[in-house]
Amino acid sequence: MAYNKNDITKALETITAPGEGKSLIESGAVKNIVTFDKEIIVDVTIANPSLQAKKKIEVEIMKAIHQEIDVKADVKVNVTSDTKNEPFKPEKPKVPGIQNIIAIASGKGGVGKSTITSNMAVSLQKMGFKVGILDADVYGPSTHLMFDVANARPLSIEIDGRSKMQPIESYGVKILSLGFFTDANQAVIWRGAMASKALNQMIFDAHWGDLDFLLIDLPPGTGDIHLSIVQSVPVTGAVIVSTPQNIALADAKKGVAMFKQENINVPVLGIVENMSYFTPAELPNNKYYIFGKDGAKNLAEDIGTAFLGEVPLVQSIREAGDVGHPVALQDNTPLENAFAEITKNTLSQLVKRNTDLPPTEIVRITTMSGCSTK
Ligand SMILES: Nc1ncnc2c1ncn2[C@@H]1O[C@H](COP(=O)(O)OP(=O)(O)OP(=O)(O)O)[C@@H](O)[C@H]1O
Repeated sequence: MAYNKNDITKALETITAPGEGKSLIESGAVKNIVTFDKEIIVDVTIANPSLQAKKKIEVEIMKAIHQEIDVKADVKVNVTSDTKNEPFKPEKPKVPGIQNIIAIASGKGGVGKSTITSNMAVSLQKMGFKVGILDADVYGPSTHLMFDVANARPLSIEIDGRSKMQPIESYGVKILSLGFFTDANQAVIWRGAMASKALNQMIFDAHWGDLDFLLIDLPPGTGDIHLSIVQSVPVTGAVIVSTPQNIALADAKKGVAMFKQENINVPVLGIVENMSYFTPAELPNNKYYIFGKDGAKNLAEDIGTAFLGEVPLVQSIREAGDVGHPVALQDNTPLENAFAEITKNTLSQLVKRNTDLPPTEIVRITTMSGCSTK
């Protein structure tokens, strides 16, 4: 004989719908209950799309039915999420005072990740946002050079009886970089654990104050240090930088795949194409596609992520980086506008992400071969 649906409904009234403060029944999350012989099928729709939330609700339903109805019942739970009708509201930021953490990654080295990060930070600052950069490039931090503060050293200040590191401020952007703690003439090998400890201190033992955005300039690649960072901080979203060259695109693809891994699950906001083309001063109407044409645009389309914009290969971008005065500081030039455009596109993807998806979880690495969400 099949089980009684009213009894099952009562059992499910004891479970709270995630993020709603009401029972699964009261919130209308239970869409259907089917019983057949020893089998019970429950269809549930919740607002939180994370795998963790789905798994949790599935286990709670099974437990309630086994406890209240029959320990031998063959229970199947189908959990779907309904983010469109009922957007899941992001909770408070997990790093106090910091609203959004954006990781800038590339896969391949030298494609302009730090250049994009620096100029994006300046564009955000010019738009009126409070911005910080954490340069986590263990192989060659360069933000301190790009902001002309290579010789600065962060001071320690007392905040609420605790000693905190004061980020260095340049052009209205707060900066902490591994470069502040190493001698420019010495090759420092930051091993995973050491780098992770230094980064943790630069995030949690620093006095960032209130920030709308903390941009993290990641090292190239998809290794250890990236895992350390997602382990330490809830990264709101990642921006991938690539040139249109095939070899860079292949690495960018790996970068996207890393963030999308189920156990890392950091939303990719989109791809920026750097060094898209070159226009010589004497031929202002010509575009030379030195590294190939539209490669990153096509990649974004292929993998279903946003294309955030392109930056040409321009000598003054390199010079501005070298003298520590990012080109986005210029007023009303095509380069300033290019970075403003990329920044606006990133912001609109971020707003979309914060409306549609729950906050990113910090990832706890349990073994060398895999990670699990806290
Ligand atoms: N669009 C551009 N036009 C001209 N020069 C550029 C452009 N983008 C970056 N560069 C220059 O290319 C070099 C590498 O750029 P950058 O340091 O930003 O790359 P990266 O990806 O952060 O490198 P790394 O792998 O070392 O972290 C720098 O000298 C920079 O000034």
